[in-house]
Amino acid sequence: MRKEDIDYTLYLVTDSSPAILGDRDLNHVVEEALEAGVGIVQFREKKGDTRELIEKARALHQITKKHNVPLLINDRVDVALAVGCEGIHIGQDDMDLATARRLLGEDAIIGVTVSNVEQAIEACQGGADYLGIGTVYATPTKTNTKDIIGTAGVRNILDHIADAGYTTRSVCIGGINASNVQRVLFQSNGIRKGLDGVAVVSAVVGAANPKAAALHLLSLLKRPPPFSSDLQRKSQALSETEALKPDLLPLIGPVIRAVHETTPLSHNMTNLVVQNFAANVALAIGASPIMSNYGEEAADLSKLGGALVINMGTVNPDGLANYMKALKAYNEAGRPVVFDPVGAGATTIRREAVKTIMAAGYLDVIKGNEGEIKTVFGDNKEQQRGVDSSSTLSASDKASLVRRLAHREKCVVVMTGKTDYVSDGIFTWAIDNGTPRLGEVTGTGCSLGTTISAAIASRQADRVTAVIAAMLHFEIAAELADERPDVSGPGTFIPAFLDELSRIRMDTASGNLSCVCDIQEKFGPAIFEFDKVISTTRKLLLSATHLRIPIFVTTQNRARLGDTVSELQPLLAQAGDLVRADLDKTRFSMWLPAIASHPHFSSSSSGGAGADATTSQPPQSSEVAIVGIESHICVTQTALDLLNAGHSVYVIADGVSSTRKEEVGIALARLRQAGAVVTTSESWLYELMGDAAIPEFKAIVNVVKETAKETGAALQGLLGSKI
Ligand SMILES: Cc1ncc(COP(=O)(O)OP(=O)(O)O)c(N)n1
Ligand SMILES: Cc1nc(C(=O)O)sc1CCOP(=O)(O)O
Repeated sequence: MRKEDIDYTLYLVTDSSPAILGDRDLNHVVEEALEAGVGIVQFREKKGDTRELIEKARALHQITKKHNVPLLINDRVDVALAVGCEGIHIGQDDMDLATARRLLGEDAIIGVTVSNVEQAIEACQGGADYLGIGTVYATPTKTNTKDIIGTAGVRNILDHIADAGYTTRSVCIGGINASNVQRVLFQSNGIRKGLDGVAVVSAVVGAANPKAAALHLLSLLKRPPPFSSDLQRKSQALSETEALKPDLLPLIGPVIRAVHETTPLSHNMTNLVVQNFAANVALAIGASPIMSNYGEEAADLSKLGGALVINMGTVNPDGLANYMKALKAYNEAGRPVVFDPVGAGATTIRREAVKTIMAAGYLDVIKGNEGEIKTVFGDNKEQQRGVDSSSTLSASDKASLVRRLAHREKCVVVMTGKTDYVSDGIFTWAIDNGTPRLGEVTGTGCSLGTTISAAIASRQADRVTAVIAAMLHFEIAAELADERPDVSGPGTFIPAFLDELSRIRMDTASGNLSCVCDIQEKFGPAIFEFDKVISTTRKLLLSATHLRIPIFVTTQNRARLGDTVSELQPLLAQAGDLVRADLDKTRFSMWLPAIASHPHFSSSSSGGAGADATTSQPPQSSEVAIVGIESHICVTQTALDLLNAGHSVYVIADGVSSTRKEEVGIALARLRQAGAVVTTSESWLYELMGDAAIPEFKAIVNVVKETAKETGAALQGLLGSKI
């Protein structure tokens, strides 16, 4: 067999010690593993006379030759020469590579154990055929290992040898089994070089059914892990300089809407103090909370399409065992896990708990304050006081730390603080939202984890967008609550915050928006039935305020043509933060970049940038009502741009006009043909409500009644020319 054809995917290393082999026959075990598809075998025997070793190795060689699979001998060049097998594996304390090569010749396969970059470069330089990189995890099979390097250590070695220009085949070894093999491979692979496979001893030799065990390992090795998403893999394929920084803002609204529409399960393993608040936050954002700290339940819960939050707030041995069970269940189900290492650096117990959890499974998001993230990174020399959030790092150091941790763990890392930092290991974002008030009530940090879990459950294929959307939803709601006149302290803040979380969701989810186009003072004398346009717009603004429909306003060249007419100003003031934009423009269309990229407008025209690749959700679109002037210029161009971007457009016929009345009918006919709905203000309002049982019905009917005379006049004055 040519060296380049060797299949390293599953590399079997033997061990005849009773603790591993038990009463099984080694030849039989190896035969079964070969039948399953093991591509290379190493005879590793720490006890026995040379003659005995040679005999055993010869017997094994007969078996491996039948399967056309190379047999290597661990440490012993003499045994390999005596048997005439394909090669050897040597460690750092064994015969040096150059001597082994001289004795065995160029055709022999020689593998070298490496546990750091220097050893790896030296082995590659010296002509090793492959590297055995380890020890990944501590293992009872080999207790005299020197360095436990984890997947981060493997990845570092792979990246460095790739940078040095080597393509030497590589496997990793130490504590690898079916429960972690996919994660080991996923997290070990460097950007420029991946592993060729994994080497195992006990996972096959110690298995009751070695063939089934090897088949299972191979099937896991050959398919992507359930927690890796297309997007994640895509971003790993990009080098940092090649990657284009994605514009996330247009994707935020669709995430909030996706949570509302899919009601994902947010499974929280958290402490009693915050359970109630976190559950209320989950409900406010549209998720379905379950507070269960019992690990056994996770196997069932993980199959319900949600996400898990592990909040280490009150860690104890039972809790830790439960976290591990739940983590395993969610990893196996391919559902996301958010890890909140509360107080990670406060005690030795917590530092150890972090290590145990990190080694036990794959975490999609790690969220913590500066001290916690430093501890998770393994770089916290300071003693954390409780769950304190004091800061010693500069902004750029914080950004660098979250990026390095996210890169190392192949996940999304969030460092909370006055400014939050979020990274997917390639890009890093700073978020300056939120209010100090969040720090005055208990459970806000934990419930941010809950919010993130719901978002990521709904948008697993785009984890970083989901995380940022959740953070913006949470922090902007807090800001809005804090600004409310009825909020005077932490007690009044909590209900207001829950209300604002819910309100943002409802506003975003409704998908109904209104556009007020260029209704300006200077147009007054020139526009046909201008007063009717104003009265219909008043009616719409009043109704939009009751129904909490976001409003977008523009003016054309405000300096020359004046502001939006004074009759509408009190209504815009009353609408308050529902006026999402009030922009001046020179372009005729209202579809300005600031409006097109607003979270309320998804990127539906871009072929699904806002869609979830895993769930194939259709792109999101909004239903937009337009009033204003002039119907054949700015209104027409706005409507066409909105249609083009995939939104539904309602042109309110009793709320649009032009200088010459003849233009109006032609413009509306054209827009109808282009796909817009041409309708009346009253028809649109009743369509919006849908049901007389909605709480806002009475208020809207009052508006309709109060404006009945103006509506009649507007219909008479304007529609005669249009329909
Ligand atoms: C594939 C593979 N990688 C590493 C080792 C460890 O070899 P070594 O460092 O020589 O330690 P011992 O196996 O001799 O205990 C290996 N055997 N195989
Ligand atoms: C043979 C060996 N070498 C190691 C190294 O780190 O170099 S760890 C190891 C034993 C691996 O056994 P298991 O798959 O049962 O954990």
